[in-house]
This record gives sequence, C-alpha cells and structure tokens, in this order.
Amino acid sequence: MKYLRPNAIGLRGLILTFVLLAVMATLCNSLWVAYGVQRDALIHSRLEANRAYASKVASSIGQFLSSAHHHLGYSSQMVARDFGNPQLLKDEAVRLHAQDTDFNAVRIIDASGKVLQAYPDQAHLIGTTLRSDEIQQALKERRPLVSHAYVTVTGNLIVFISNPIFSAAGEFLGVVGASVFIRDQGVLHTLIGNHYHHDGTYAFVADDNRRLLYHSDHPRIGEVLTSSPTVDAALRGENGAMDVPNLKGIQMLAGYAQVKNANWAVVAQQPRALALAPLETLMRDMLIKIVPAGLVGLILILLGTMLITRPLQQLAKSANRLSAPNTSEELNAINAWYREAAAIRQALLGSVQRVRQKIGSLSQAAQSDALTGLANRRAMDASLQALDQTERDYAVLALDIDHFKRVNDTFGHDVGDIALKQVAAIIQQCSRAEDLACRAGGEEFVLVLPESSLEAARDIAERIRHTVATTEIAQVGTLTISIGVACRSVDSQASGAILKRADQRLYGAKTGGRNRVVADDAEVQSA
Ligand SMILES: Nc1nc2c(ncn2[C@@H]2O[C@H](COP(=O)(O)OP(=O)(O)OP(=O)(O)O)[C@@H](O)[C@H]2O)c(=O)[nH]1
Repeated sequence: MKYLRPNAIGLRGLILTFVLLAVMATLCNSLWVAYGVQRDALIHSRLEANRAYASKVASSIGQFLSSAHHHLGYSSQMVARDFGNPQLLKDEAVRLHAQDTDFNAVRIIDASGKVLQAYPDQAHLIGTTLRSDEIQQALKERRPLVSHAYVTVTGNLIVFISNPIFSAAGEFLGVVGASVFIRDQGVLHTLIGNHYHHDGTYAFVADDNRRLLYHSDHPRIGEVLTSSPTVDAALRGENGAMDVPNLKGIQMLAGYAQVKNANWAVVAQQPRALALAPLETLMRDMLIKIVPAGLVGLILILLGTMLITRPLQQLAKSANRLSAPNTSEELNAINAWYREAAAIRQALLGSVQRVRQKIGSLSQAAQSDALTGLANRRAMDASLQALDQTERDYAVLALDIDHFKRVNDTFGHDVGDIALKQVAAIIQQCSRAEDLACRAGGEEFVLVLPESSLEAARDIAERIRHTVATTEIAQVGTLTISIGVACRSVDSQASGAILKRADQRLYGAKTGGRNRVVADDAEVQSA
C-alpha cells in the first residue's frame, strides 16, 4: 500500500499552477503578438509617412524649378529680341533677379561662354569666359537645365539653373541662368525647413553626384555621400520607402522620391528607435489596462479552484472514515455539484453501505452461537455489563437440560445437537422480543429478561420448563429442563452476583430432583 506523502502537492495547487502557467503563457503570447503587430503598424505607417513627405518635398522642389525655368524662358525671349543691346540685357537681369528672389545671381552668357551680364553687379565677371563643366554643359545641351552642385570661382556652392536663348531665326545665342546658393538660407531651406517635423524626422536632398544640397544638419551641406541606397533608388526614378541603416549604422525608416526635372534625390527619414518609442508607452498602457482584468481573472480562478477542490477534499476526508456511524450523513451533506464529484460521492456511499453490511455480519457472527443461533456467552456478558450501567430492573434464568449426557450416550452427539437446537428454539419462543436468550455453554442456557419481576420471570421459566417437558424431541422423545431464577430488585445489583444466584438456584433445582424451577433460596433448601 502506498501512503500519502506529506509534502505531496494538492489538487488546488496543481490546478492553480497549471491555470496560472496557461494564463501567463497566453498573456505573454498576446503581448508579444500585440507588440509585433503594433511595431509593424508603426513601421509601416512611418515608412508611408516618410515616403509621402519625401514625395511632397520633391514635388515642391520640382514646382520651384519649373517656375524658375518659366521665368528664365521668359527672360530668354526678352533678351533674344535685341541680344546685342547691353542695356536690355542688364535691365532684364535686374528684373529677373527682382522677380525671383530665390535667384542669388543672374548671368547672361553668350554661346562661347562669355559673360555678357551679371547681376547683382559683379563687373569683373563681365567679359570673362566661364569654362566650368556646368556652364559648358548648359551651352552644349541648349535646353532648360539644372546643373548638379558645384563650387564657383568665388567659392560659393551653387546650382546653376539655365535656359537657352534662341534668336527669332532659331540661332543659339547663349543662355540666361540663375545661380542658387546652396549653403545660404535659400530656397531649399525654405521648402524643406517649412516641413520640419519635431519627431526626429528630417529630410535631405542630394544631386546626381550624391552631393548634399540640403541637410537638416546644415554643416553637412556640400558633403558627397559615399553610398546611400535611398539616394540611389531615388536617382533611378523610384519613389518608395525602406528600412535601412544610415552611414553611421543607425537604422532609419526612410522615404525617398526623385525631383524629376533635376534628377535630385529627396530622402525623408526618422531613426527607427525614435519611431518605435511610442511602442513602449503603448505596451505599458496595455499592461496597466490588463492588470484589473487580470486580478478579476485571478480571483475567479481562485474561487473556481476552491469550488472544484472543496467537495473533493471533503470526500477524501469522509473516505478515511467509511466505518464511522455518521459518514453517510456527512457524505450527503457534501455539495458535490459537478458530475465527477457526484460520482465519487455515490461510490463512497455504496462503500459505506458495504462496509456496514460487512461489519454487521461480522459482529453478528461474533455474537452468535453457531449451533443454536442464540446469543453467545460474549454477547450475554456485554448485555449484562450494559444493564449494570443502568438502573433498569431485570431477571435472569439459568437453564440446564437434565441428564443430557445420556442423550449423547444413547443417540449420539449429532442427535444431541438436534436436541440442543430444539430446546434453544423453545427457549426463544417462550421469551419476548426484548429478552436475550443465550447459550452459556454445553447444554446450559441463560435468558435475560429486562423489566421483569421475579414472579414474571418465574412464570416464563415455568412455561419453558413445561413446554420442554411436553415437546417431542426428534429421535429422543421427551426431555426435561431445570431452571434457576434470580432478579435484580430482589437479589443483587451486580449482574455477576445475580447470575451466580441463578446458578445456585439451578443447582438447587437439579439437586431437588430436576425438571423444576427454583426462584428463591427457600425453595433450594426445601428442594
Ligand atoms: N451433543 C452435544 N452434547 C454436548 C454439547 N456440549 C455439551 N454436551 C454434552 O452435555 C453433557 C453434559 O453432561 P453433564 O454435565 O454430566 O450433565 P447431565 O448429563 O446433563 O446431567 P445433569 O446436568 O446433572 O442433569 C455432556 O455429555 C457433554 O458432552 C454439544 O454441543 N453437543
């Protein structure tokens, strides 16, 4: 048999442990999934926002360049009318500069690269020939052009926006161009700075040489980027977004777009860590909101566990006391509210029943005489002891079959047994339900008569004696019986003494001739 280990974990603990583990696992998984979904949503929305931001800036710059070309185109037409007229050229340069405040300087150059007009006044430039690649390209291509950024002889970082001048006959005369200073607070600063975001998002513009035309970190303007996937993608004409590390290895959520009429790249980006910063607050808020529901859930789990385990604990307790007299009542009082507990209770009630039947049959066997079925000596002693504990009056009959030895000797032991059973049956028949008939040993019997006076006991004894004497015993014929009677109220309080007195009177009946009842000592002497 295996005994219950004292430190064995209880069902309540087990259920709680498993439920809590399951809840924790579900909670962690939910938080992890929520974190992933929120993070992806944030990244996606930030990428989309930066793509839109880059497109918007690219579009603004494109509009500015279109407008600039429009203004330059008009001036080209004006100067083409009288290209040899210096005053006309000067007036147009002044007007153009005044018209477009984003133009830092206006140049009118002939087809050989010679400066015919420069405004604001830079007299030393007039008459000089400009040989920079950018000017040569403008003269060569003879179409509206935006140069990449370059450093002029005067040390300014500029882009040169130009428009060709054609005579009415279609002869190429030169170009009208405007320099836009890059480092100063010029047009790009206005266009991009206006869109500045305060969430760490910033934009930069690079030309087709990857030279920075604008950067929120102004000292970097003019720097040539060694590599940039976003700039390269924009220069290829793509418009999109990507999650990439920048030159310093910081992961960026970047949108990019191309300025179509200049092949410039606009990139708007935000450090990924900054974009995901709200996630921490979001998750904390989520956790805080989960806590009250979690506590309610925990209380429900505790209550549920108690409700489930309580009947089982009570059933286990009762199962240890199946033989106790009130176990059935205890079991019936248990609230076995669910099927399994009810089934266990039913099984235990059945066990209680069987244990009782077993104990009942065992105790009956232990208290009966196997031959006659009457109570045995032990049961008789127990009854007399019980009577000793009370004030109840009772009488005792000591009965002994006369000359029984002869029966055995004459008819055999088996016939003697039959005779014993028949006499026992007569004693039983002549007594009341509340009387206790016992086989005291051999052919001796005792009949205990509660609430009986000596006289009533004598009458019963006489009736038994008479019945035995007049009953035909199988194979034997008739038998007689001698009976001694004693009574508590007359003789003694103690059962031992009463029994002894009944025995003495039985002995008196024997010596007095047998087949008689003796109920007092006077009869003994007279017998
Ligand atoms: N068949 C049978 N005989 C028993 C049993 N128990 C005792 N006896 C017999 O009962 C007889 C009792 O004999 P005795 O004690 O001498 O008494 P008696 O012959 O009845 O004579 P008195 O009592 O003096 O009248 C013995 O022969 C026992 O063997 C039993 O269970 N069955």
